Amino acid sequence: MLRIAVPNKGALSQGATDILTEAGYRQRRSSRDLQSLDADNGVEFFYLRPGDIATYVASGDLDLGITGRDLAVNSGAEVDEVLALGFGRSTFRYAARPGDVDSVAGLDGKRIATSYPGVVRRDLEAHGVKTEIVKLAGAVENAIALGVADAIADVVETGTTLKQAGLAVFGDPIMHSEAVIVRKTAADAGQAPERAVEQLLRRLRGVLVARSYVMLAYDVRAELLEAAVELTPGIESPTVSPLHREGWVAVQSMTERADLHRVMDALYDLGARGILASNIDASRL
Ligand SMILES: Nc1ncnc2c1ncn2[C@@H]1O[C@H](COP(=O)(O)OP(=O)(O)OP(=O)(O)O)[C@@H](O)[C@H]1O
Ligand SMILES: O=P(O)(O)OC[C@H]1O[C@H](OP(=O)(O)OP(=O)(O)O)[C@H](O)[C@@H]1O
Ligand SMILES: [Mg+2]
Repeated sequence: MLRIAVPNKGALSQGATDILTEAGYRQRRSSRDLQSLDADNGVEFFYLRPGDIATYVASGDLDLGITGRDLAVNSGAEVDEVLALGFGRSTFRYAARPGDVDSVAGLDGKRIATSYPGVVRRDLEAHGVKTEIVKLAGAVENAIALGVADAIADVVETGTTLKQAGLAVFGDPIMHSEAVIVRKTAADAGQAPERAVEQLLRRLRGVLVARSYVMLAYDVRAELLEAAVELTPGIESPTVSPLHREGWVAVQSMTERADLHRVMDALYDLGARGILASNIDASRL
């Protein structure tokens, strides 16, 4: 039985449940369930606080976990990131009142509030700056107005919270984060059922591909095929089939969703017609 840690609540919880469901795993029925069993797939899920997940995985009690890259680094637990999942994206940044502190060097001798002391300590050490870290559980944007700190370091997604607190970011982003799958560092092959781990990762990669690509199909005159295929090279190579109509071929190719409309316009301008894009429901590459 493969044992997997999943965030029980918070910013990563819904995204984690969605991607596992899309990959064909049965998820818990109620948000209060702390464990659930998918006997058909031989997987047991444990719903845990996202900040604790790397610790459970590093201890070897659980085989894999879904957590945030920033949370995994913050925990200091000995885990490796084995797959980035493309949701729960954020940056981790320093912020202060404009004019108060505007560089990392300027933090020397000051107090900085954060819920991620592990991430902040690592970054301050790299900058050689001595700063007192004030650990708070959340809502750290309030710490400056309330006089507990001179600056903060926190998760920024849209920047709305910082703006409302009258704070401005400074310095480079400390890190870019997203949801990731973590595994114990140097996990020995005998430990987790390796085939089951590989199958789960293959399924999740399949979901990521299905989400980021569409299947593009179009008809084009045979003499324009090379130019058309340059626009739609696909992942391996496009499928080309003859059309009943003399001198024309049909092409099928996987295309990145982000490029879709640019590519469709370019194909049309080239002379391709009957250009259809369809979603991919699942994939194994
Ligand atoms: N808008 C956001 N707010 C908070 N975390 C976010 C956001 N967007 C992405 N994330 C990511 O989600 C993870 C934090 O999740 P969560 O908010 O559940 O943790 P937490 O703040 O420790 O929990 P809680 O807020 O319930 O105390 C981090 O990896 C963070 O980068
Ligand atoms: O850039 P934004 O889109 O405004 O999002 C970032 C904010 O969201 C998170 O808070 P959360 O809701 O997790 O509350 P918390 O501070 O209590 O953890 C994070 O700590 C920031 O405060
Ligand atoms: Mg939070």
